[in-house]
Amino acid sequence: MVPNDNPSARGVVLIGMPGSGKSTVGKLLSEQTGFPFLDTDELIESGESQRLIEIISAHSAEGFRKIESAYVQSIQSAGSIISTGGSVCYSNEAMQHLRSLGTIVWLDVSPEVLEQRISDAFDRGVLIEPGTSLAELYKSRYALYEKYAQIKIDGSKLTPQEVVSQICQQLAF
Ligand SMILES: Nc1ncnc2c1ncn2[C@@H]1O[C@H](COP(=O)(O)OP(=O)(O)OP(=O)(O)O)[C@@H](O)[C@H]1O
Ligand SMILES: O=C(O)C1=C[C@@H](O)[C@@H](O)[C@H](O)C1
Ligand SMILES: [Mg+2]
Repeated sequence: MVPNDNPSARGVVLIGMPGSGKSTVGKLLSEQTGFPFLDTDELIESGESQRLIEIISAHSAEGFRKIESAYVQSIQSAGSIISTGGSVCYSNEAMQHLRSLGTIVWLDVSPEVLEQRISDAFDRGVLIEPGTSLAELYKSRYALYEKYAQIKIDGSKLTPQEVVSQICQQLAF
């Protein structure tokens, strides 16, 4: 994990697997801190005027990763709560940019819990090969999330409010 060497950038960037709660927790954290909220999946959908699944089907998984990276690198809002898409970890450039905008918080949730939360990963637009399980995707992405994270929260047994409380505690908000 990367040390949290940028405390003056008071923003928070949530990363983690699809279904780990980035959007849910991000909105709640924004409401409670008063920091503006930004969801990169929403940014991409509104910028492209298409749903994620349509963008992925038009451009392939590889194309989507490039589009996602470009949108993320265009974000200028330091001091915000930023919920990312689960696949942002594939772009080193995007991750370095996010790091300049705030502390990178990884919501780590076990594949068993993820399975319960999202039964429709493929339909949801997750970059997962048909026939691949969420457990396999989790295993393949684990080292990437770990590499970029400055804070890790084990969210498997926590409610969204408990995750928010842990983030506030660790960042002294
Ligand atoms: N701590 C939690 N406990 C129980 N359910 C949760 C928790 N956090 C999120 N959920 C539920 O899990 C589902 C997925 O959550 P959410 O959309 O926030 O995940 P995400 O990380 O933003 O996923 P994606 O990468 O696809 O955008 C939602 O139905 C949400 O209500
Ligand atoms: O984890 C993933 O592969 C993804 C998660 C979503 O948030 C979207 O960013 C997109 O559907 C890809
Ligand atoms: Mg989300």
